[in-house]
Amino acid sequence: MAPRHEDTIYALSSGRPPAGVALVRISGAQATAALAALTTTLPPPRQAALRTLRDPSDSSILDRAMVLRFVGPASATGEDVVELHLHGGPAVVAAMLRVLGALPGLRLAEPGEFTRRGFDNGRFDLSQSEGLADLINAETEAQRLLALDQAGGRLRDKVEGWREAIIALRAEAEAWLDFAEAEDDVEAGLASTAKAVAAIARLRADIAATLDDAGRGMRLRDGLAIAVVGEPNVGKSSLINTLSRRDAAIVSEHAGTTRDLIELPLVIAGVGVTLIDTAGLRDTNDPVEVEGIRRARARAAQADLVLHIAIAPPETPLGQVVINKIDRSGLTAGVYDGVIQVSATTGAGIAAFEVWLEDWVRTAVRPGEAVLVTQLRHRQALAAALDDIDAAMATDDLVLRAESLRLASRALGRITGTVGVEDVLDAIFGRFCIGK
Ligand SMILES: Nc1nc2c(ncn2[C@@H]2O[C@H](COP(=O)(O)OP(=O)(O)OP(=O)(O)O)[C@@H](O)[C@H]2O)c(=O)[nH]1
Repeated sequence: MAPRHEDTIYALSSGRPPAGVALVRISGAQATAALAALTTTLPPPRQAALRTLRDPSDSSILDRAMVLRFVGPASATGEDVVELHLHGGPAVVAAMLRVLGALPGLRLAEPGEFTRRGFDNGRFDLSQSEGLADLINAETEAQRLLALDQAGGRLRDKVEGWREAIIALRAEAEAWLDFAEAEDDVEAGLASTAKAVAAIARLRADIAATLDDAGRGMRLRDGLAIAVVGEPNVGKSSLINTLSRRDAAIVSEHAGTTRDLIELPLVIAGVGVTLIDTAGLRDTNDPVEVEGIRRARARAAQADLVLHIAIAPPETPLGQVVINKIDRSGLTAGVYDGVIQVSATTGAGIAAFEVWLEDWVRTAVRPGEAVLVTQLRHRQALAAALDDIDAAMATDDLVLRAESLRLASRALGRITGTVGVEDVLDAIFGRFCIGK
């Protein structure tokens, strides 16, 4: 792919002013010239220096700032990069961006364009770019750790290792093809086939094991869903409010108050969790309530955990049973025989309930334990590679085997971005903000 990088780009890379410091980055062939236009002497590369920055059109002072420059390809984008660490006032930043925009060959960067250039210039692969996007968007501890791993290249290293092994196997199949044609040595050909199939089987097992963990990785990244179901008026909304320590779900003594889904994000054991308050599951003719109940059932069916709230043990538990309103029934607070007994009103049993939830999250996703696959895109590519590998193993025909192996290495190449990813690039880099 030919990089389309004639322009030098600039943007505010730090958060919205006012702030203590604002970081403006410039990347491209004109980056050093831009810095030279703003100040009298260029600092040596990679050395922070204090400089007075002036508008070249009238020499008026813009700011006194720390400046840094990097010489490509050893920079974040692979191009020459200049960093201006300005005072973080809105007017300081606005004046600097205005002046930069007036310099020849400079334009404001598009969202994710710095990272895209780093990718195009081979500073990191696509999976690492996605890791960077995830790192910037990480809100929970689990997301942060996953993203750091991915941005650091753990998935890339693994996938590249597989891809190289597949390419070697394919080369072997092709070599045998030539040899067999020339020598007609059936025995040697068969022995080689057996060895190759064993090697492919080992590779397959490794990829399959990684893919097996993909559900956990995706849950760590995207969060877990907990549906809260139960008859009207049992205190579902009250319990959700207690757990989330806010007044998000409407509580009232009228049965059927919650008619639609209310979703509340929470962090449990460092993992993002969405609590879904569902409409009470009762027989009703109210069309709005009927629709609410239908959605509740559908969402509950997809949730990672269903909490079935009741006042007395239900005949058919729909998930983990939580008995509420024990202040009325006189039951003991806590977890007994796998049933959680609480009172949303008095708070009795809530601490034990929270401990139970933390244990459940830890068992479900084992946060902190390594996992490689966190995104559907990666999962699909791995699954496609497995299909191709299976096809390679199923045939004795060396031509077909070599072709299936070629397809498998292509599928893996989509993860790292070495092949056929033009269709996803805009979507991936568009997730970044301007300045990244
Ligand atoms: N005594 C007592 N009352 C409670 C408790 N929890 C909730 N309530 C009351 O029960 C009523 C119903 O509570 P909600 O939280 O709205 O119940 P819900 O299950 O969400 O109800 P729907 O929205 O109709 O499905 C309210 O009046 C609450 O104050 C509890 O632990 N003890």
